[in-house]
Amino acid sequence: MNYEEQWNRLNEYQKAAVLDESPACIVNANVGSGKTTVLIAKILYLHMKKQVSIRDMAVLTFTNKAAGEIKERLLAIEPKLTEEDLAGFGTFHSVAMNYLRTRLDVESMGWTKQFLIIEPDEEAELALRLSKEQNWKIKYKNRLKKRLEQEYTAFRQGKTKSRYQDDMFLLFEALQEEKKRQNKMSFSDLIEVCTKLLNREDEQKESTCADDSLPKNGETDYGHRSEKPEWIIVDEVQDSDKQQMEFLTALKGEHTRLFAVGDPNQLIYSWRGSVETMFYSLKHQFDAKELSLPVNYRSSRTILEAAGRFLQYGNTVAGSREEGMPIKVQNHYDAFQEAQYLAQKIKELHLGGMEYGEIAIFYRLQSQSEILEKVFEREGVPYTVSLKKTLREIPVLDWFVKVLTFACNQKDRYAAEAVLSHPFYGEGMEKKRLKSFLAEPKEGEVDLYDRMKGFQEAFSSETGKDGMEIYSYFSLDASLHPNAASYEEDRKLVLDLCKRLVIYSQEDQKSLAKGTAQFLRSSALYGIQILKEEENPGKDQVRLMSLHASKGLEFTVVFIIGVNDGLIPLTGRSFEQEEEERRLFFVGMTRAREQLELSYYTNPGQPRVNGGPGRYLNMLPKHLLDWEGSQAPEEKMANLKQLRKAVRREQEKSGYAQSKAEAATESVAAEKIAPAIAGEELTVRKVRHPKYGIGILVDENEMTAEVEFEGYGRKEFLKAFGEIEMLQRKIREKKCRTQIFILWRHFFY
Ligand SMILES: Nc1ncnc2c1ncn2[C@@H]1O[C@H](COP(=O)(O)OP(=O)(O)OP(=O)(O)O)[C@@H](O)[C@H]1O
Repeated sequence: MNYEEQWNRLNEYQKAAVLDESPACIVNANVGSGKTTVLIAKILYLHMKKQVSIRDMAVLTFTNKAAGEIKERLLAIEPKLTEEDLAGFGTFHSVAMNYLRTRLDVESMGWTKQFLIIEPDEEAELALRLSKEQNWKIKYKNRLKKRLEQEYTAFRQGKTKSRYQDDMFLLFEALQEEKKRQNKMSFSDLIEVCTKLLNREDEQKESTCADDSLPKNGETDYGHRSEKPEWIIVDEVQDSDKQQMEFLTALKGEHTRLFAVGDPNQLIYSWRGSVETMFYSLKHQFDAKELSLPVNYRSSRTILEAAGRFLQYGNTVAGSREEGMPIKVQNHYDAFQEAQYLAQKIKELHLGGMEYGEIAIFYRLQSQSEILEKVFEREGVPYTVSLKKTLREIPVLDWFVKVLTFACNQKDRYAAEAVLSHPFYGEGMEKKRLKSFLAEPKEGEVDLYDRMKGFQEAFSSETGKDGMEIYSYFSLDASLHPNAASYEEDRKLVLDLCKRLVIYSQEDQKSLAKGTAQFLRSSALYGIQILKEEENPGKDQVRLMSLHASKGLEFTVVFIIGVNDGLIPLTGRSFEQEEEERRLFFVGMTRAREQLELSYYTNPGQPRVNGGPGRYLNMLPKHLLDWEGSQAPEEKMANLKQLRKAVRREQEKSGYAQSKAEAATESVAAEKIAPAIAGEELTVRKVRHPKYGIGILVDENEMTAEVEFEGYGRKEFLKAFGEIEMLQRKIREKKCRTQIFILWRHFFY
């Protein structure tokens, strides 16, 4: 669709939003009312009609996917746009990273422009090491990653003691220093440092005006230049957090215009720090004009009316489409029976002419996809799981990324330690030997170490051919142990990554050495999509995804499974979490265009999940439902007020105060680990798998078993398929250190 066609399709509200040029404007939009549509039309309008250069726009999105979509649309109209032109288009993190790498004086803050990104897991690992080295008292180490995220704001605000009265704040300081030493930035550092530098530039500019002897035209006394964008355009503003708001404030120059779109009813990321009032704070902070987009273009009237029950003020969303089919509510004995039912139902839909790609299944927990995957595979239903896996979730790639990390940054001694002491891959050096070796590394003693050190030089001018040269350079065959059962799979994974490195370097016309460093930075930021769909691009497949991942998407048919109390909604630890569960369900329902089917289990077979229809099903207007061919039960809760009352009652009854729940989790972990530490007898259930060998059962329910295999990580199996054989025996800690280590890891990481 070209620009004119796109413009003609817009309704009056949408056109008003596109044309608005107030210094700050915030669009309060209903679900499916055309936020993305308006955003893209606005960028095109500014660029094509108002001649605003693409380089003068900062377009901040919540996900990389959204940024990618916008860029694609722009490139379709203007194929000559380069990556540099579009550097201001991306998530808050990627735009901040770009500013730091290209425009700002990051050196004055202790990093160099070649900094790498440290992912949250890696940062938590580093923090754990530092606290051990310093003998600091840190409580709840198994939640360290979360604590680093949650308590950082208090630390930044100058509080002197952590909420648990331990050494957490000493750790923050040391961690910051160590990250600088290793030249790494966390996601939150990217935003924070960028905000600080932008603010500092503003202060310098102000003093420049007062003092003629200082540099002019936005040039700092370090000789760096940073211009403020002419326009800042923000998507999904309801999910921004405080740090991002500070970044926006710093990025906005005196003459910058701000245009933000959002829907307070779709706030589903408050666990990451966004707060319910952010939408309105932004409006007040920038004295923004408020516009609205009221009409939903996506869903049938039936779906909208039902979803309306979950809106904050019980409003209805105005629709533009016909009434549509009733919402089907279906029960299943358990998840296995449900998967078989879905496979049949989807096949029928497909036979009736529906493309698989028009069908989606949403669930609350990622683990729910395993059963569906297995059954769909057996039944021949093509599917893809939208799952963003980071490299670190695959043991061999986690190890190999550390090899590359040290090869690109020799200040990262922890990476070297992890590479050389890995129990399965590489040299497998003992602690003592490792310590003395790293204290004074001698050339020729450890081949892998020498190779890592020599990597930059060896590949300083080559872009590579097919990845094999990297594989051979590190002699990876020896490191992956050709006799191991995992060898074939590991080799393929590593070789694929090597190939990606080569393609990445070639595309960017960089040497492999430079390309690899850049790749490590961007893979941390964007996550390497090891998606099944990548293996079959463009193939017609059913989409399986979590409710969170469904945000911003739309499908003709949507199944939301497991609408049981304890799953949807997940049992909340606080009233706010329950509210977020409600919004999440609303987001899921409103992805459907024509058909929506909700299902629950009568026998969920999972702890803390109640059998029978969840309370959300009881909130749906009866006249809109086709309740499994029969009558729906009496509507128990017809509105939000009643739902909230029920939630409060339940929380009071179960005493589910946040601190209590957390304390309970800690003590369960502590109790379970205590016998292992004391060397007492403990029961370890072992399992045998034909491919992965012997593993330890870490969790199970009636249908599935989760097993940890050394060298392979965790896998989940459907018991009904008989892939694993349960073994059981008692072990003593002394006799079986490996298993204890795995258990230990299970509880603490
Ligand atoms: N004026 C319009 N006329 C017809 N269809 C429209 C119009 N505006 C948007 N649409 C269609 O409505 C659907 C929803 O639009 P869009 O995805 O832009 O909404 P959104 O507000 O971003 O959705 P969400 O709230 O889920 O994030 C899309 O299929 C889009 O093509």
